[in-house]
Amino acid sequence: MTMQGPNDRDAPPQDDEPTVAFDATKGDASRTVSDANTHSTADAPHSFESEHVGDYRLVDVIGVGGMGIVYRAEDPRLRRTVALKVMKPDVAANEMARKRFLREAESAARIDHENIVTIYQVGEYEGVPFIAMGHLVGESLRQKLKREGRIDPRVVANIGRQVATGLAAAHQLDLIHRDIKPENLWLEAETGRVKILDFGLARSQTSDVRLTQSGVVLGTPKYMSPEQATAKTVDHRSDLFSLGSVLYHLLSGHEPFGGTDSASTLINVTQAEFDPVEKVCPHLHPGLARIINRLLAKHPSKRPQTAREVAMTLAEIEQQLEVEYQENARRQSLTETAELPAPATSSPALGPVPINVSPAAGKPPLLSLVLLGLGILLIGLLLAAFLWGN
Ligand SMILES: Nc1ncnc2c1ncn2[C@@H]1O[C@H](COP(=O)(O)OP(=O)(O)OP(=O)(O)O)[C@@H](O)[C@H]1O
Repeated sequence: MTMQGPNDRDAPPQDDEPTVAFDATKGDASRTVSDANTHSTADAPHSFESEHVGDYRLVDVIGVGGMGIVYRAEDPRLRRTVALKVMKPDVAANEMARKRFLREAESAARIDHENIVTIYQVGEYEGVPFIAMGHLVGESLRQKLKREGRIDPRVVANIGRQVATGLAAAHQLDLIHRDIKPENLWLEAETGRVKILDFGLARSQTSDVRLTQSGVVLGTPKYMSPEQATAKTVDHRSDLFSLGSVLYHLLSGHEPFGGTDSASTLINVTQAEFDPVEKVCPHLHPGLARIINRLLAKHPSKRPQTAREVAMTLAEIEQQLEVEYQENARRQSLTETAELPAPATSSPALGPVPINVSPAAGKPPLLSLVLLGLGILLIGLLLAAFLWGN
């Protein structure tokens, strides 16, 4: 049986932020490598001879990205479900893109960290490269943003700390991600763990930098660092800028640098000032506001210098926000207990018992006592007159 591509299947709709290639030397946003294929479900189908890619049995399409199609697949030997990213054949025809795809796999496979998706195998099948990786259950931060609009600062500090921890592990191996964005950050459903996905643009800081030196900018404009947007040499601090952009978006519901199209966004990223995060999120923890604003500094030297430092700062803030949250929850529950009505003595169906607010409630009124006294006196007088008459 022939395995069809996403246009023949129920691939989920893709409306996330695309990775583009922007030719900085031409000054336009002409999309090159990945854009022609990004998120389209109308691409030429894969037509493998069977429902297998290598040893993996394809189950269904999870999603379509710029470079490849991600399938849910089964590894029959280990009896586990994997996410199999198979490069689109037309993209594979481009030697540079093929190298980039394989570089993604090789880069990511070197990292063994709980905040980065695990790569099981990298291979080629019928001339098409593929990556078998851990199958994640949960949702991307893009999906969470779509559902919630803005995310609670306590959760944002936690997410930020986890991403920074994963980045620190990658940076230690001289790997830069280059495309940190909500689509590439996954929230695992059961554990709440964040996993960084798609080291598609990652590469060693010391090897092959031709892609950037050619004047072609790779990445996602809305979260891209100014140095990346101007095709300058980037280092690990570029990922920190992108992390700052993502955290800003999670808190405020919008990116720090918007634009009507890729070109205007890139201009804004490089030239415009953003609204400080505390301005768009009043009452924000000052420490959280400070680190996000610092991450978004135009010049890398003005940002926090390492992902480890960012992770440590966010861990402290997370702890403070957690204490504050617990304290508020405790106060709230005390208030609720105090506001609870006294236990009902009659059936609640009868409605609330009217409360007597008179201060003399329960005591005989003075006027009644006087009248009673006068009555007794009158009876006494009448009785005396009667006895005297007889
Ligand atoms: N390991 C995984 N487990 C579960 N789902 C995954 C996994 N990797 C990717 N996906 C899903 O497949 C979709 C496509 O992923 P892919 O990395 O190819 O593209 P992208 O990041 O959305 O776009 P681009 O490559 O253009 O940046 C993702 O949006 C995600 O929903």
